[in-house]
Amino acid sequence: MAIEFAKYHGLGNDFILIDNRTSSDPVLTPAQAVTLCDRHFGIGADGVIFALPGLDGNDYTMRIFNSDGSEPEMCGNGIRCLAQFIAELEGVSNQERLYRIHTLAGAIAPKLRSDGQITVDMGLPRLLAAEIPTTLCSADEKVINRPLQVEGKSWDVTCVSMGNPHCITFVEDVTAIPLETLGPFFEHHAVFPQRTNTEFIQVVERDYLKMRVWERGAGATMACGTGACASLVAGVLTGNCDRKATVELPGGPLEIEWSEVDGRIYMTGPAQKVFVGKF
Ligand SMILES: N[C@@H](CCC[C@H](N)C(=O)O)C(=O)O
Repeated sequence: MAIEFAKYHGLGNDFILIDNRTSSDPVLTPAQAVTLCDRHFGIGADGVIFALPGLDGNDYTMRIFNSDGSEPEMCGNGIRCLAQFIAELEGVSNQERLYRIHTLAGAIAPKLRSDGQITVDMGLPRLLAAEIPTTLCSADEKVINRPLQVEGKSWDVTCVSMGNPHCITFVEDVTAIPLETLGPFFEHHAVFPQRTNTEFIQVVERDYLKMRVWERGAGATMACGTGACASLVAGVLTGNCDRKATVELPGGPLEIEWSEVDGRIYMTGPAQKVFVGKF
C-alpha cells in the first residue's frame, strides 16, 4: 500500500505529515516512524504527525511520534504545520481560519492568519512538580531556580509543562553549551521519570531571548515551540524577562506571550510545506 505524505517544517523543526482522517489510529507504527525519520535511510524528520478525526468535539486530533518512536503529548511547531496541512487538505489555505485540535495535552487552538503566520493558543502552563513530572521537589511545589547536578556541575533549573515536560536553565552564552554531550544527561536524569526536553536560554534583552534545545526523543533540533513557551514562562517566574518576548532559535524567531488577561500562552510563527511524496 502506498501512503502519501507531505513534508513540513516550522523554523527547521521538520515533520512528515500524514492524512489519517479516515481512521482513529495512526496508520504507522512507532517503529515505522523511526525508519521514516532517519536522515540517511528514510525521508528525514524530527517526527511524524498524523491528522486524525476530531475527538471531544474538536475539529481534528493530532498524534505525533518523535524520531525515536516515543509519543509526546504536544508539539508547538508541529501543530502549526498540522493547521497548514489541514487547511490545504480542506482547500482553504490563504484564508483566516481557527481550528480546535485534540491532543494528549488537551485542546489546542491554532489560528491561520491573513499574513501567513499562525498564532496558537497553547493553553495554560503547568508548574507543579507532579505536573512536569519531576521528583526534584515535593509534588505540590513549583520548581523555580532549583539546583540540579548534571555532569559534575550544578545548574539552576526551572521546570514547566506545556503538556510535555521542559527543564529550563539560564546561561551567559548559549553558543558555549556542548548540547550534544550535555543534552542526553538532562533528558535521562533520574529526577525526570518521563524524561525531559531541555532549553538553554540566554537573556539578551527582557523581550529577546536566545534559545538552544535538546528535545526528548529527537535530540538537538532547530526549534521547539513548546520549549519556547515554557522558556518564556520560566523567564517570567525567575524575573529574567517580560511576559511578551521574541525567542530566537537556531531556525528563526517565535513570538511568545503569556497573557495577563487569561493566563494562557500564545505562540506566533510560520509553517512551511517543503515537498510531498509517497512511500
Ligand atoms: N518540537 C516540538 C516538541 C516535540 C515533542 C518533544 N520532543 C517531546 O518529546 O516532548 C515543539 O515544537 O514543541
